[in-house]
Amino acid sequence: MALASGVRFAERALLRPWALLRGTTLGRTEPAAGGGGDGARRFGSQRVLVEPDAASGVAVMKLRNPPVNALSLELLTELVISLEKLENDKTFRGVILTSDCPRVFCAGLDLTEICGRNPAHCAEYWKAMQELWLRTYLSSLVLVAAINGACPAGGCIIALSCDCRVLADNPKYRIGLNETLLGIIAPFWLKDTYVNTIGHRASEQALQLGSLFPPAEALQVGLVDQVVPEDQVQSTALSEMARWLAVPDHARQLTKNMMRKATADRLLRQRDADTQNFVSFVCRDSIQKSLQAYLEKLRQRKG
Ligand SMILES: CCCCC/C=C\CCCC/C=C/C(=O)SCCNC(=O)CCNC(=O)[C@H](O)C(C)(C)COP(=O)(O)OP(=O)(O)OC[C@H]1O[C@@H](n2cnc3c(N)ncnc32)[C@H](O)[C@@H]1OP(=O)(O)O
Repeated sequence: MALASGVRFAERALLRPWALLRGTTLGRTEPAAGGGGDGARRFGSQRVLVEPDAASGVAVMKLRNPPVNALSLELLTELVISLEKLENDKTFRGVILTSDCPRVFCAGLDLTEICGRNPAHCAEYWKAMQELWLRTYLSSLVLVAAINGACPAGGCIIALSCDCRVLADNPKYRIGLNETLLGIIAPFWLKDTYVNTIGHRASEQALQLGSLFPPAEALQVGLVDQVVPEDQVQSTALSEMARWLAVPDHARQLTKNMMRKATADRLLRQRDADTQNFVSFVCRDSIQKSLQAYLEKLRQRKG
C-alpha cells in the first residue's frame, strides 16, 4: 500500500499505527511454547516476536526479518509499534532486544529501501529510522541488547540506543559504524550517540575508518558492556536486566532522560532538515552508484 507522502511518520504512527503495516499481522497473540498463563503468551508481528513475562515485567523482543534482519520500512514500523505497546503496558519495566536470525543481530539499513527508490520513499524511510532511534534512545523501559550476531551500522545504532549491551564472543560478530566504507556518512545524531558511548577520540577514529570491532575490541573501547560465550548471552542479558531493574523506576528514568535528552532534542529540533539532508545525499547519482556496487558485492560474496 502506498503511503501518502508529506505526513509525518510519527504523527501517522500515533494516530493510525496499523495503517503503516503492509502485509503484517501485528497484534497477533499466541501461546508461547509450553506456556500457560498470560505471562507466557507471546505477541508481536511478522517481523518482531515479543515474548512477555508478566511476572518479571520483562519482555524479550526478537527481530525476525530473515536472512539478516535488514531494517526494512516494515521492520522499523513494527519495532516502533511493539515498543510503544510495551511502554504503554505498565506491567513491563524492561525489554531484551535480540535476534531470531542465526548469526546476525541486524545488518543495518535495508539498502534496497534507499537504492533505486524515489526521494519520497527515501524520506519516508528515513523518518521511520529517526522514529525508531528516538523511541529506543528515550524509552522509559530498561533496554538490554543481547547481541547474538553481526551488528554493523544501523544494527549498532539500535544496540547503542539500549541501556546495556551484551555481545556473544564470536569473532564474526563484529559491531560498529561502517558507513564510510559504503561511501555514506553517519548523521549527526548517530555520531552523538557514538560519542556519548565511547568518547570523542575513539569515535573520531572509528567513524572515519568505518571500524567494525570484534568482541574483545568492542569491550575494550566500551562499545559493549559484556562479552560472553554465545550460549550465555540471554542469561547474562537477564542478569544485567535484574541489576538495572533493582533501581527505582522514577529515579532511573529521570536520570536516563537527563543524560540523553539533549542529544535527542538536537534531532527533534531539526528533524525535517535532517530528512532533507539524507534524501538529497542518498539520491545523488554518485551515492546511488556506490550503494548499488556495495549491494552487488554483498550478493556476489554469497555465491
Ligand atoms: C550529510 C548528510 C547525511 C547523509 C546520511 C547518509 C546516510 C546515512 C547512514 C545511516 C546510518 C546507517 C547506515 C546503514 O545501516 S547502511 C547498511 C550497512 N550494513 C552493512 O554494511 C552490512 C552488510 N551485510 C553484511 O555485512 C552481511 O550480510 C552480514 C550482516 C555480516 C551477514 O552475513 P551473511 O550471514 O554471510 O549474509 P549475506 O552477506 O550472505 O547476506 C544475505 C543476504 O542479505 C543481503 N543483505 C545483507 N545486508 C543487507 C543490507 N544491509 N540491506 C539489504 N540487503 C542486505 C545480501 O545481499 C544477501 O542477499 P541475497 O540473498 O539476495 O544474495
